[in-house]
Amino acid sequence: MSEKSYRVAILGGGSFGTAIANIVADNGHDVHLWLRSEERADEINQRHVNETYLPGIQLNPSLKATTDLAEAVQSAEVVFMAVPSKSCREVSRTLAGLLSKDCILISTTKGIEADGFKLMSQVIHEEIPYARLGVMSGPNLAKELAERQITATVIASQDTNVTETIQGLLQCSYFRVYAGEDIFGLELCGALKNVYAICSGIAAAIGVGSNTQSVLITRSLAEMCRFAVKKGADPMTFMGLGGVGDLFVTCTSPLSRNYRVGYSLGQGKDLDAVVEELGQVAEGVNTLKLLYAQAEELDVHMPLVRGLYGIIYNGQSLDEVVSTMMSADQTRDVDFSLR
Ligand SMILES: NC(=O)C1=CN([C@@H]2O[C@H](COP(=O)(O)OP(=O)(O)OC[C@H]3O[C@@H](n4cnc5c(N)ncnc54)[C@H](O)[C@@H]3O)[C@@H](O)[C@H]2O)C=CC1
Ligand SMILES: O=C(CO)COP(=O)(O)O
Repeated sequence: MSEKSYRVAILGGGSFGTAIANIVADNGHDVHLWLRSEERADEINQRHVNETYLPGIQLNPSLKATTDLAEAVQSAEVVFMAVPSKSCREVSRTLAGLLSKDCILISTTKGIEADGFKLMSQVIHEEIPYARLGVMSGPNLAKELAERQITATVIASQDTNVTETIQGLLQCSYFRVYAGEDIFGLELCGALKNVYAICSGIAAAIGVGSNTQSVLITRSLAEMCRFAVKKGADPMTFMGLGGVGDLFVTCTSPLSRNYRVGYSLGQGKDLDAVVEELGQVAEGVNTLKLLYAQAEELDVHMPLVRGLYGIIYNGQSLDEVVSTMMSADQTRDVDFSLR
């Protein structure tokens, strides 16, 4: 744990931004959470709760919320970005003029920008080329983190001072932070697993057995790795907490918004209505479209992505998709070997 007290800003006052801000505040640092709603900022500052996104959780009273981005990042030594992917570029652009040169900037966003299939560290780098960047990803459901239930995450950066600083900043009795260098692979894990969580939610809703769930998760990992290799990422990153770890939790927990979208679809509900009702971001819905297009363009075999896309966007029935998958040519179990 870090002995130095850092000045930290968290951008995005939704479930994850608030959960991370709370850990850093628990660890004794000076934390400013930036959000857009005056009402929610007042609620956090006065009652120390964020009832919309983390109902029933008492936040650390030292956590300060503000709607003023410049105030939030003033003298910040570390900034965490926790806005949805659709807002990452806009927020980064505004941030560019405000951030000091030696500030560490960590992306926690698990999504992809449509134009150019860019991951968030790429978007941030384009907008703030001088930023000392890192990416954080792992099995980190916001509600469980805020409840202080034990979990761990991965911080990836090319700069060991960045990974060590974040490890020291976040480590506590219920949170461990493992280091890595593969920014691109880690980010890809976080974005892709959301799509498979939708598949798993559908499967749960129709009441599949445990064998089926296991096959679904394992073949999801195979697809993710195949795609990663085609994109030049290291498939071994997918064996870690950011890969298997996050895939497992998101594909099995009803706390996952992507899983919940899938579950509702499996109950026969309409996608737009489900997303509207959720009221929080489920990145997998957008990622599915981008991933499907990339898989077609790069000719990567991704039957689960193709099947889910067929159900959601081409009006295919679940029975039809399952039947096509089950009668397809039988291929190899594991595509890669280290030998
Ligand atoms: N909730 C979770 O368990 C985890 C979420 N993440 C990722 O973190 C990112 C954020 O997700 P959540 O906090 O869960 O979403 P959320 O839906 O709970 O909250 C998103 C927040 O961002 C704000 N926002 C949207 N556009 C904005 C903009 N242009 N400027 C400023 N604020 C804006 C919204 O008002 C809302 O407060 C996503 O990419 C998600 O995949 C990562 C790990 C865990
Ligand atoms: O990424 C997450 C947990 O690690 C949260 O997943 P959802 O966005 O599906 O809730």
